[in-house]
Amino acid sequence: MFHSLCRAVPLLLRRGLKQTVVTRMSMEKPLILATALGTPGGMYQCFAPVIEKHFTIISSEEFSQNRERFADKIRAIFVWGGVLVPDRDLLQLLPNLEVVVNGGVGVDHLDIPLINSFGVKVSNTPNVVDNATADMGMALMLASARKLFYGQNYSLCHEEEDMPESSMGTDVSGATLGIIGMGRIGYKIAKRAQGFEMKILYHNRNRRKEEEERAVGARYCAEMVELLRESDFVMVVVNLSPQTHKLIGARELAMMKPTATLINVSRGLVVDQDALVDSLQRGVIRAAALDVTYPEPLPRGHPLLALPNVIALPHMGTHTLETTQLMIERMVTNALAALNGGQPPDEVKV
Ligand SMILES: O=C(O)[C@H](O)CO
Repeated sequence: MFHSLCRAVPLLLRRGLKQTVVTRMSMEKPLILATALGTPGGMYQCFAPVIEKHFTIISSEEFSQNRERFADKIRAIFVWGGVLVPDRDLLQLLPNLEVVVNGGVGVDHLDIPLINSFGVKVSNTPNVVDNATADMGMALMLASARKLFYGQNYSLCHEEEDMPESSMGTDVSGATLGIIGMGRIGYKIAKRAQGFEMKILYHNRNRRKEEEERAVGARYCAEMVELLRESDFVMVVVNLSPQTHKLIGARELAMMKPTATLINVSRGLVVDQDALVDSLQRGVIRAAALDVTYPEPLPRGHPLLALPNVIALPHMGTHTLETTQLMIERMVTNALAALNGGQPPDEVKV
């Protein structure tokens, strides 16, 4: 399905997306405000037809050019990460807004009490993101441990030189993985790590049931320090909240083994980035592999990008065609439920 959608992109582009707003509005489908969908070349544009089955999309660009025309017609906002986050000004402007549907499970960028205070519901897309995010955690661990990017770079640029001793990786199989945050995604990471014959430790607010621990061979660490001291790879998978803000700082990094690697697939702000730079520069830990940072992407010249023992991605945990398709379908389901007067199946309440 998504392949055929993506094949439709050139056609959409040929139409020049001059497909006027008037034409789209005349379809008499509820109007939703979404970014990256109505824009030629926008990342999610090939998925626009999934949404357009039920809604008329207005892009944030179109909206900003003609706010008066659309403001009272918009009934839902589709939000991706930190883009188009509804603040008080936007909420005040949209009297008929009923729901903010977020693509992704993390809603730390949304002020839910504020949005709810306007009588507007909020939903996210749990479950459908779990596999892709868990895969990303494993990919980062393997890429860092086995120095994949070094190898790629060597193939591209250093064909004549011998590979130095520092090009040696470290084994993942049989090593100890410490998972901080054993929710759905953390548990899926544990399942995958079991296939690599890893010893698995985890730290979580709530201990998992004994049979769940046994199924993946995981040992609970009531104190995070125990996990930090024993793990070869520390994988951070918690939600960002006031309790987890800079959960991993200089103190925690200093507790890790000098041969250990920090992997973060949650949110950048869970790790104190300055402390991480310092620890990596001083060899307090071996390496870091980050899907998430602050900001995203890191600006050119950021000290993390200068370190050979760092992988820093611009937040790509769910960035696959299949998972994005599932997320968008789920966003549509949530929006339809809200606009039909019901409760979105993935409504987020605080
Ligand atoms: O929150 C999530 O599910 C991912 O980080 C995508 O934003």
